[in-house]
Amino acid sequence: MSSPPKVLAILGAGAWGSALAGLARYKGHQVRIWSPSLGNSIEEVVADVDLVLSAVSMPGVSPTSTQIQSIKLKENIPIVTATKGLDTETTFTPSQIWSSRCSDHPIVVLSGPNLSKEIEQELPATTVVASEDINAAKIVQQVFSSKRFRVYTSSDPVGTELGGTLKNVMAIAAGVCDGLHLGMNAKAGLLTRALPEIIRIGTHLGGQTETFFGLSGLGDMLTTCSSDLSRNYRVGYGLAQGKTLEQVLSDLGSTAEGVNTTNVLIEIARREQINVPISGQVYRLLNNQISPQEAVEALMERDLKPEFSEKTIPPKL
Ligand SMILES: NC(=O)C1=CN([C@@H]2O[C@H](COP(=O)(O)OP(=O)(O)OC[C@H]3O[C@@H](n4cnc5c(N)ncnc54)[C@H](O)[C@@H]3O)[C@@H](O)[C@H]2O)C=CC1
Ligand SMILES: O=C(CO)COP(=O)(O)O
Repeated sequence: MSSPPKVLAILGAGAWGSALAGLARYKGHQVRIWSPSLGNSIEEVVADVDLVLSAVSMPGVSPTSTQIQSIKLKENIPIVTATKGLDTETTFTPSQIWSSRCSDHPIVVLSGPNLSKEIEQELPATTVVASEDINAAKIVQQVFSSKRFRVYTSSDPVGTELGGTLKNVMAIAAGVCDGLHLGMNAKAGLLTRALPEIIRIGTHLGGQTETFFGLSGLGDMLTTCSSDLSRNYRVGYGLAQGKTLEQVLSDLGSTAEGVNTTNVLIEIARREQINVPISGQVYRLLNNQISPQEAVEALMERDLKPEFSEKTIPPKL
């Protein structure tokens, strides 16, 4: 069963907004794109649309949702958020910000292993659409599902977006690991230990454990930590080659959310007393407190402990 063509507004004309616009057009939907760089009117773009999707980077979420809050959208249409980041001011996730501004509309998170360059190349990919309003998630599933893009639903929006957000920190660590040529044993060790760290933070912040084992968690971590198409991975790789963060970001010329996410995450971890060894070393590295080699040594020389304990992973598992 396929949904009849709809009119979509996509906010954000960057790599991800453009790739999602391509997927929607492939399904026969009409797509209007808004971005500050296009200089068009957001009111005109969202007028009478059937769905609004935000793919702005994290600094754009608060100002864009504030603008949408003051515009009368069609009643009850879903607002989809595809941003992977944490807000510097409030430490909130994008869906929490959208929910606080647009409470009359169901908020749906779209997140998964979705490198935009591969999607632009029309390679097959999977994703998750998650909402407390499962009917809204099903509508979004119908809108984007195609033979190129398989979309699953979930009722855990916060867990779904935290998987995609927190793996960006681990992608920086994975880039360091590969940039230092530490080998596959080290990489497997890093990624395997990264998952319980993501789960520890993600469940503390309200996500469900099982969500982090799915496409938006483990799936996105595997993609992002193994591909040099990932900007966050390239940040870590560049730092391992001895470049400064400024140099790496200027070479990138595009968004690497993991840098800001690491800083916000460490603020949360300190406030909430969450143990985040890998993210802690990424934070020190990004903030010029240690070298990549020292970060590796610090992780290898931590206090010895059992692999699994109640603190490592929630006891339900
Ligand atoms: N590129 C990718 O492969 C994927 C990216 N994402 C996420 O999507 C988000 C956007 O990523 P990209 O499109 O790759 O980044 P990008 O750097 O290519 O584009 C960012 C977009 O955000 C807009 N923006 C930035 N600040 C703004 C502000 N203050 N007000 C309004 N708009 C603003 C820019 O105009 C631009 O359209 C990020 O959170 C990223 O983690 C998620 C999945 C895949
Ligand atoms: O989220 C992504 C893939 O799912 C994109 O990763 P980067 O932002 O690191 O390029």
